[in-house]
Amino acid sequence: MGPPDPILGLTERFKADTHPNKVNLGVGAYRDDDTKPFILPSVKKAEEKIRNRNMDKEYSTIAGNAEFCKQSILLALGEHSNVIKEGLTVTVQTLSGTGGLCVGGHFFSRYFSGNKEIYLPVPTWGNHTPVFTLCGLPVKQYRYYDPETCGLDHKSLLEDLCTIPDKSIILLHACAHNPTGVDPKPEQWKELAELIKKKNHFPFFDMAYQGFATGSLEKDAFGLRHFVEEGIQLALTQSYAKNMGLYGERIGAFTMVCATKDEADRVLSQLKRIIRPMYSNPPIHGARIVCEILKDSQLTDQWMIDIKTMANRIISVRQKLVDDLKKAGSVRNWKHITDQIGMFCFTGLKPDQVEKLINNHHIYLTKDGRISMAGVTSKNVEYIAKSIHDVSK
Ligand SMILES: Cc1ncc(COP(=O)(O)O)c(CN[C@@H](CCC(=O)O)C(=O)O)c1O
Repeated sequence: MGPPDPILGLTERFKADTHPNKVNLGVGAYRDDDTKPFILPSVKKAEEKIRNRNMDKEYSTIAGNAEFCKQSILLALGEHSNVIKEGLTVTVQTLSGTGGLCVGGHFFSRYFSGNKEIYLPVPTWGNHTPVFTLCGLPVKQYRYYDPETCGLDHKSLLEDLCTIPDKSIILLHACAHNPTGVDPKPEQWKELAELIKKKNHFPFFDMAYQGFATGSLEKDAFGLRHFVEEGIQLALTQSYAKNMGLYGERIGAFTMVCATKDEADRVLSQLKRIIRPMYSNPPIHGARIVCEILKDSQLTDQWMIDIKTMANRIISVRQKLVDDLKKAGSVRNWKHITDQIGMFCFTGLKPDQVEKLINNHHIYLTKDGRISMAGVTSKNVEYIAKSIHDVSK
């Protein structure tokens, strides 16, 4: 019998718990202040428009919805991006972010001419290692997070990227690092780009939260866009699970920034040879919703409001949690809860404290002490604070 998934398995435990005060701080899925899933108003309007078109249900193409792919890379790199204008980017629709990582991992495993190992930050999203292992890419690590400061260990990060073999594949979280909520500052992204260029590493950006971290699509894509502007070739996966709330639609994209138009054409041909036997072609509905929103300026404006609604609620509960921890009598420094950004907070709680939160307080979080701030609401924040204080005093 295989072990339950560290993240999705928690949801099953939560669902099976009958305690009236149970709280799910496990899966990174946005909830409103009533802990209900949130269907964005922009998505509802887009679906209404699609419904009224009575569209067919024919197969998509292997590479997916072409307009969706075009809109996705424009969203990521901006409408003035030169690499897009010069035809150096190739984008395929994927089964959300996980699917993009998998397609990209298989591509690197088959065709990368450099050091065929992928370096992941410590810590990283729990599914990164299983995905790349499935792709046949050996996984290595680079230091990223400093538990002493609850911040970025920039010195060690640069040291590691300097000492690993040249032309290695470096996975980078574009924004809202999971699980730490700690991102490089713009100046630190610039230093990273300089070193990666010097070492001829190949960056693989995982952008699962564009817009969700700061509420700004541009700010959240700063590191990615800087790397492209510096002429660094890279790979990118995007997910619309969180920033459009399209979790179950499984809609995402994989992009390779190539050296020439001819290389882009050849890369596309190989990506299609990976996708066809994997799942043949992607689902149509999520792509249509994303196209509807990104092509209609009124819907795009509404989406920006929706993104800010989600981002701002999370920012406000971060402050409430720190305030309530103080009220509960905690004398620990919880400043990192408000310093960190995006969906998650890396609390610093140890596995035994996590187990007490689950078993004694029915509050579910991952073993590494990560909490999904989306599960914190104005109604349960006091209970969560008292419980965290109880296990950490
Ligand atoms: C950094 C990162 N990359 C990719 C993904 C994959 O997202 P897709 O749904 O495939 O687009 C996630 C989702 N991580 C969340 C959601 C639950 C999960 O799949 O683990 C999490 O960490 O709770 C992520 O955090």
